[in-house]
Amino acid sequence: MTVHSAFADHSTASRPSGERSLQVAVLGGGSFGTALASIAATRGAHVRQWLRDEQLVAHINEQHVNVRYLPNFAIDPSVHASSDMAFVLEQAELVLVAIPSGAFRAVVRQAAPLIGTETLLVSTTKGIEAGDDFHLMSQILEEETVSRHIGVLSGPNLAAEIAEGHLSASVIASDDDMTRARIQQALSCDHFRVYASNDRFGVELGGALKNIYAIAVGMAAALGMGENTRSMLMTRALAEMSRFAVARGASPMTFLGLAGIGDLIVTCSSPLSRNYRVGYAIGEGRSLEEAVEALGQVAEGVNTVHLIVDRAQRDGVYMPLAQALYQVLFEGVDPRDMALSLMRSEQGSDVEFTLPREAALDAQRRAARTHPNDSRDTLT
Ligand SMILES: NC(=O)C1=CN([C@@H]2O[C@H](COP(=O)(O)OP(=O)(O)OC[C@H]3O[C@@H](n4cnc5c(N)ncnc54)[C@H](O)[C@@H]3O)[C@@H](O)[C@H]2O)C=CC1
Ligand SMILES: O=C(CO)COP(=O)(O)O
Repeated sequence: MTVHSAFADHSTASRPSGERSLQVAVLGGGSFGTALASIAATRGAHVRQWLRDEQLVAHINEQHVNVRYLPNFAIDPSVHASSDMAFVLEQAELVLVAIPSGAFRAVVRQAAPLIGTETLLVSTTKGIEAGDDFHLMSQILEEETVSRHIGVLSGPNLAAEIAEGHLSASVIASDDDMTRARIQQALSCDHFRVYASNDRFGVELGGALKNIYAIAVGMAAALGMGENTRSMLMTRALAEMSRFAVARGASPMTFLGLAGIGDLIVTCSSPLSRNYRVGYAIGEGRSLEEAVEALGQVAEGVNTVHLIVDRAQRDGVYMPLAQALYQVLFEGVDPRDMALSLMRSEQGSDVEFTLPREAALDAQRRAARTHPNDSRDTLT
């Protein structure tokens, strides 16, 4: 097995001198948690990483490799893994939570008694909590802990590429300017940049929503789509994502940034994305269960899609692509039939923040009344 040392190669160039070391805790032993732990360590922080699997703990501490999630990459040797939550959180000033959404609340609840009001607490998880309440991960952090410094880290961040040292960037979103600045200091290095945002929900929704469209694009890729098709899907996905997020109080401008279009591009283009891979496998003819099992990791979009569709229906937000994906994944609709039906549906506005969707539809309906022979069957 070849183990690249991208993390270690960048360490000396990035390590600040003469500063007191920041105490960082990473909750989660998956690929993103491991990549972030290593980056923080290369920046000179004292890093402890919490994971459940004792064997993996021993392997990380002895061999400095996460054999399960990032087998080909050397972790900064100063990262100390442990299955003891109290040890990991002891004196932690910054806690990064990289736990899938399904287990996020339970893990945060376990950590909560050890988290103080001044602890910087950042979610890196791109998902939505199951249930009727539509809780984002940062809302769980707010509910379960006393921390006054909550943030969200999200962006085009395939963990394997970060581990390889590919130049990458992310967004730290928080209402609190000190939280933003301290995370920028703690995580930026020669191959990783961190930009700031004050639109926490927008950034968080960008990360959660793009997963479902990555499944759709993966599926379309397996069905032999062209590049025009990919571009149309991604751009209309962005329209849906921003429409949904704006209805929940986010800024549409956030979707022009790394956590919006940036993350959408990478996840809809790379076979390294787990969501894309699940979609691709379904496009090749596998069932959802087979695709998820073959992946062996969490593709958050599979769990997110019904939560989004349900919430959009309740809030009256038009989400045809998400709705279509839901029907393909869970109601047995054939993806080719679904694509045809989408192509025949009403044609609204390109950018709704300049031409409102209803204005474009009204004009079409008026035109259909004036020139009935030219109109599409499906126009109402
Ligand atoms: N992998 C990637 O490229 C990126 C992932 N993310 C997000 O980060 C989050 C974490 O993803 P990954 O690090 O890839 O790992 P992952 O999603 O594969 O698993 C994370 C870790 O959580 C642990 N875990 C699962 N259930 C648990 C439970 N009940 N109690 C305790 N630990 C549990 C797993 O054992 C694993 O160590 C995801 O929500 C993902 O959307 C964000 C950016 C990039
Ligand atoms: O969020 C990611 C890249 O930014 C990773 O996407 P997946 O969860 O689909 O692997």
